[in-house]
Amino acid sequence: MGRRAVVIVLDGVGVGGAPDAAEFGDEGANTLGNTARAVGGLEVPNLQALGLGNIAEIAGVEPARSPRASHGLMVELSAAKATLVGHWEMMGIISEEPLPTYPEGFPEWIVERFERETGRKVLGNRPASGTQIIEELGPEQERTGAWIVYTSADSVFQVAAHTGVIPLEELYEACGKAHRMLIGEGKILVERVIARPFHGSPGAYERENENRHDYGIPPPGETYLDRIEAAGHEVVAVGKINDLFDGKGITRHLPAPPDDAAKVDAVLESLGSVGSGLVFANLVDFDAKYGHRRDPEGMAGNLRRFDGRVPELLNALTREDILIITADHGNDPTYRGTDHTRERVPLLVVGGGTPRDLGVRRGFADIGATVAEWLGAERNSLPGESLLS
Ligand SMILES: O=P(O)(O)O[C@H]1O[C@H](CO)[C@@H](O)[C@H]1O
Ligand SMILES: [Mn+2]
Ligand SMILES: [Mn+2]
Repeated sequence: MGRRAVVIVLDGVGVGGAPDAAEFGDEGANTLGNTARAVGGLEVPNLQALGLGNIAEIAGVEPARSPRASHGLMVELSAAKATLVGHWEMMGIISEEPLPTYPEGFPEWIVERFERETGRKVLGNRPASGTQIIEELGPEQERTGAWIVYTSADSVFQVAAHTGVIPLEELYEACGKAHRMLIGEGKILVERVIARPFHGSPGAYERENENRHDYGIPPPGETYLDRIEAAGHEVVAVGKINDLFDGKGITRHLPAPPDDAAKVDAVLESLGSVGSGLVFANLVDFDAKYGHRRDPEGMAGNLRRFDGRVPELLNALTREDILIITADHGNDPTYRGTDHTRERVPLLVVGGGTPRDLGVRRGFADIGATVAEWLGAERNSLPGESLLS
């Protein structure tokens, strides 16, 4: 067996302290710190042993005397606090220009064209929380068969549809049309189109997270994923990673299992079969189920559950493997609003040398650089410095 690297992104699990937080209206946001405070201390003994408490003050998480992982923080260079941009930066693409957002909703021409091309009217058309807007407009959708279209502080065109009213296939087809109009015609008007199916009855609607589908933009240039693939390795994507890179540089995609626990299962399973290469996983529940829902108890619970899986992950590693645990942005469940928050992110690196303090890294691309170095893939011209001593 050759060398392998595992990168696990805890979606939205920032640690506060971004130097430019105020520019994003996010002063004081700190997902781990504020969650810990809100619940009277986190219970994450395994992450603590890796050194999570050594990188920031987190209630309940003492600094470890000799942390098992190299540990530090990363400051994002890209001008956005978004999932796609954060993952791209990890793999070597820095986005200097933010993608357009729609705080007043989408312009009329977009709405009209979407209505014309899909044959259904549009409800909503404003920034909203996905669970709130379906509660509000679901009954009207059930009556009229119109789409629920909404956005957020991110550059996203989201279409929610009750699957008892609009068949899933029709929702996907409509999102494909939106994707062509907003991304596929040369001008990038959104970062992603997202299909948001749900079912149930008023007051008790449930989102079908396993049927959510994201239609993104291909990365504008080569990434570390391409370099790793070109070096003859496998690149296994778990969860939404494949969508974020539009399949580029990915050799195997494990379609999004239902929840974070199942995604950790998928990582463990793939470690049983990958000969050499990268396993790149995104655990989205932190963000979608707890961060955006402003649910600190839920966030703390998911951290505890992930922590409980850390020993299995460590046991699955050989001396030829490294494991990196990090995040793509913040999503402080105690903060105002329901959107992402500009924060630094944690960085824990297991394997690849004696554990050390990695300090504060400029940019997320050190992850891609590290993985590329570990796997002997080409690095030149891509940003980032290897974290390996
Ligand atoms: O509120 P929900 O529908 O979960 O949407 C959230 O998920 C989107 C993409 O991950 C974010 O931009 C935010 O709008
Ligand atoms: Mn994210
Ligand atoms: Mn999100």
